[in-house]
Amino acid sequence: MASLHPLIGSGYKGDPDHAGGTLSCHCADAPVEVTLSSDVVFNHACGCSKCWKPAGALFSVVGVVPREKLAVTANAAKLRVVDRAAAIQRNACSECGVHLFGRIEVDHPFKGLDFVHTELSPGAGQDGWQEPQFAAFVSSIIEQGFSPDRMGEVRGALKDAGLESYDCLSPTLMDLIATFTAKKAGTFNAKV
Ligand SMILES: N[C@@H](CCC(=O)N[C@@H](CSCO)C(=O)NCC(=O)O)C(=O)O
Ligand SMILES: [Zn+2]
Ligand SMILES: [Zn+2]
Repeated sequence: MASLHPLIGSGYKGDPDHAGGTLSCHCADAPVEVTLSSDVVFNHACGCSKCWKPAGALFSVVGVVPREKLAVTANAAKLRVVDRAAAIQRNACSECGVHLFGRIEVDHPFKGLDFVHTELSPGAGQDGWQEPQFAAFVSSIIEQGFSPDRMGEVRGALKDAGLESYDCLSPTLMDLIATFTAKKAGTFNAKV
């Protein structure tokens, strides 16, 4: 089977006191660098077609930080938004294609959070950053050509790595999304 992701199944555990650090794109010359002044939360494997994945991996690993905790600290001129129509505006390096951060500018439950990939750190994501907590959008890998017949194998490997599989986001995140939607609709806690 293709690799799930280098950060999945390695047994790595993050440092709960991790204070952040730098993430850099893959350019040998003038890499784009972002500096995070906090650890990520909700770090997760994502099988969706939009999140950046390292070569050969079936999943991305992506977490969030408050946007005010992220600063572009080198070569910002190389950044381009991948898809302006998407809720998450993924800022990628125009030379190597790596996504440095995804920002939400529209009204959205996760507005104010930036999506980042800790494996872009000097220690490839194993230098204190929160380890992946769950696997999201697992069935989405089928949309990218993976055989549906082999999904048992993938979900089994995720389970062996300690990750629960979901075909959307985790229950906690889905509850946050539904709470946001109910508040907008005026139905929040209407029937306790
Ligand atoms: N089957 C689709 C799913 C794409 C999708 O909805 N992705 C989620 C999760 S990304 C990180 O967890 C999402 O919120 N996307 C919003 C966006 O990308 O703007 C597919 O695979 O493409
Ligand atoms: Zn680059
Ligand atoms: Zn995704």
